[in-house]
Amino acid sequence: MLTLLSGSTSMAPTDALKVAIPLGLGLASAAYLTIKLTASSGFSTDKSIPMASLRPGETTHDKEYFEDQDAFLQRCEEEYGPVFNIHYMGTSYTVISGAQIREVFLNEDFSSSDAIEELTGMRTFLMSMIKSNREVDSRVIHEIVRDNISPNLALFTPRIVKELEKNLEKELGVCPAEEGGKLVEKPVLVLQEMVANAMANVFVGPEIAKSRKVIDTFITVAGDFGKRTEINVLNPLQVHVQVLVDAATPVILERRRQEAEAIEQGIEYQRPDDIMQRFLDNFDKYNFVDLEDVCGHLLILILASVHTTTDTSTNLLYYMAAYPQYMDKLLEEQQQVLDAIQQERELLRQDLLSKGEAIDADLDPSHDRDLSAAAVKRMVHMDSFVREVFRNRTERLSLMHHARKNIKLSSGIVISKGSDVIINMRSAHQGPDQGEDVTEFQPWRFVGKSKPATKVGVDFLPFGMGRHACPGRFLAMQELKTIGVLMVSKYSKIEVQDPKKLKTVLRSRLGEPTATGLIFTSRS
Ligand code: HEM
Repeated sequence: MLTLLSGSTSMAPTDALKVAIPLGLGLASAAYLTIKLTASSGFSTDKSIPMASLRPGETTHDKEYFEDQDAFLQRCEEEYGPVFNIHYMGTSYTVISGAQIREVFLNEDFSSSDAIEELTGMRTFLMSMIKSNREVDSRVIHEIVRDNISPNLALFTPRIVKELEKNLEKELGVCPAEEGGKLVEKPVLVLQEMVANAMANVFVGPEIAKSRKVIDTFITVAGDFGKRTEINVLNPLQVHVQVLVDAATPVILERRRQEAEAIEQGIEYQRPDDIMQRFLDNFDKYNFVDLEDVCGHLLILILASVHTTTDTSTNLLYYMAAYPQYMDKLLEEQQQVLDAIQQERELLRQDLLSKGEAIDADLDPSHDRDLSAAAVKRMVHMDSFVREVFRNRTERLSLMHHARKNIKLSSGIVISKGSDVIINMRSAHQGPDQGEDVTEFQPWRFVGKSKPATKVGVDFLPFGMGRHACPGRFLAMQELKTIGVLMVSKYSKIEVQDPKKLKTVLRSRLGEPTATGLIFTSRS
């Protein structure tokens, strides 16, 4: 088997500082630009917790960790067991590994939000965008995603697919084999157009998503999140809120006019299906104050979703380039699933016809091979491929939590009030639950194991777990798998511009610029 991932990757700690925090944030994925290096409270004061030894002449573990994350954590686990203290990224943490990780995620006295606030001071900045739901532990954003987005994926999927496909065509298009394919030095730019347009169509609807200013907001808000130091001068997030307000106002007025007209004529008003409309329809339920507040909440959703999904889908393409031998299987699966669905629909049509019943528009043959949510769900090899990308790529130390009380773990170790813990992802993602050869990339590792990439647990933590587990993961996975499917069906080859840089790119961290481009070749 290939072992591209088992070696070390090197990155200077200062570079790493810019990118290491985001996976722990979820909500604020671009804080890599914003880290405030004030020391946080540090590790637990329980004297039974061992301190990891430092290499001669070094005062923190940063260098050893960044030289080879897996080797460092393996050494510590072997020498000290599952819980140990380290000096990392300008602060100190108690590292939690193995089974006790669950105890962190399932205990509300461990707060990831407090840990991030302590490190970056970004809660205030985030709160500056909204007027309601500003309580520290508010669940409103979580509930909004859980109740409005995830259950309606089947409804949103056609427009997601349309936007992904349209923007792929526009940004990348045909890459003729006879011209040696097309080199794209920054594939992230292609993916950000695809993801931003798809998300915009779901969040604010097609009329507002037509505005280039709005799409630019979807793309740039995560980066601008880093400019929070200017909060008192010109808050860049407020500028983005205003862009949304300006674009939304005429559309909302027109929708109101149409609704009033429908009522007057006694016909049913066809409610637009986007998240903004749902916000307006549930204005009181979500305690919104005004349109600015609605747009502020939309901006938080944009912050949580666009950058994370763009970054992960970009990384997915590099894995596809690194492991071309699996592309045929992914294409074959796609064709088999679509063939099967086409046949099933044909049988349904024949059955209806034999009973003399009408065939409704949903069953029209022109939709037989659509990449519907149901079709994408059946693509279990693609799902496993994406899950394996996450398993391999996810930052090894991530998802820090602040202890709000003294908390005794099942091992008897006490995490003292005010201290910070950080999760050892290596122990989770390379543990015994993962099967064999855990340091290798095995894309079909999860096929037939009832472990779709949306299923979080102590063996799979890129979306966190427990009460705060990412509620947007169903949408994210729908988009990631669809992007994978489109790539496989449209391009026969994806190659890395500079193969020497491949190993570094595969283990790049969220938000980190990729060190080399990709060459795409269209299918003939
Ligand atoms: C590849 C894409 C994504 C990744 C890797 C990701 C990752 C995460 C992580 C690690 C968390 C923190 C979980 C925890 O604290 O235990 C989180 C939280 C969150 N994510 Fe995502 N996310 C992604 C996409 C999305 C999308 C598309 C949305 C919205 C549609 C979203 C909305 C949220 C929200 C609202 C939270 C806060 C949940 C809470 O605190 O209760 N995310 N995400």
